Amino acid sequence: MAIYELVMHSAEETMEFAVRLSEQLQPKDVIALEGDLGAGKTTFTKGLAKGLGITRAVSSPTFTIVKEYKGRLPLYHMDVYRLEDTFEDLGFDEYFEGDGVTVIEWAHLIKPQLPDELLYIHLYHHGDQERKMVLEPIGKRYEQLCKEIIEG
Ligand SMILES: Nc1ncnc2c1ncn2[C@@H]1O[C@H](COP(=O)(O)OP(=O)(O)OP(=O)(O)O)[C@@H](O)[C@H]1O
Repeated sequence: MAIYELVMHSAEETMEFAVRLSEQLQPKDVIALEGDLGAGKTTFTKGLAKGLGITRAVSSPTFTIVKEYKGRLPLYHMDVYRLEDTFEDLGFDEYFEGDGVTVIEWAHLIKPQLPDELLYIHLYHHGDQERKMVLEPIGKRYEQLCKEIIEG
């Protein structure tokens, strides 16, 4: 199983990478975003939104768990950090199996509810302006997706 490690040298580079990824995304794709505070999860999601042609400003869905944006494909942006009961079934499947792309921040908190196949993206602080990005594709679809983006 391939794992890819990349260095993003600036917030712009992280955004641009997300734009490039967004161009390959299809309905029902699921991305689990992990990273400490300030690691760049929101920056990355803004890039995805931009690439999906979403013009509304994207902010973390702190009080709503899920925010939905309309674009070339809908984007379902979830932040499950403040879920009180992470085992409660809030109907996440409807998003995962819907017409759009799902991005989940703090996804490990709802691990039992995640789909079997998805793309994990971990962001790590790596100096002031740098972030280490680790891509871990689970399943053939996501392995292929990473190959296309990284190896061209
Ligand atoms: N290489 C980089 N990639 C992404 N962001 C970077 C990078 N270098 C610096 N930054 C800055 O780090 C900050 C990342 O903040 P962001 O809100 O995206 O993080 P977050 O993971 O969503 O944090 P939180 O969990 O607190 O919402 C931004 O101010 C961004 O400009």
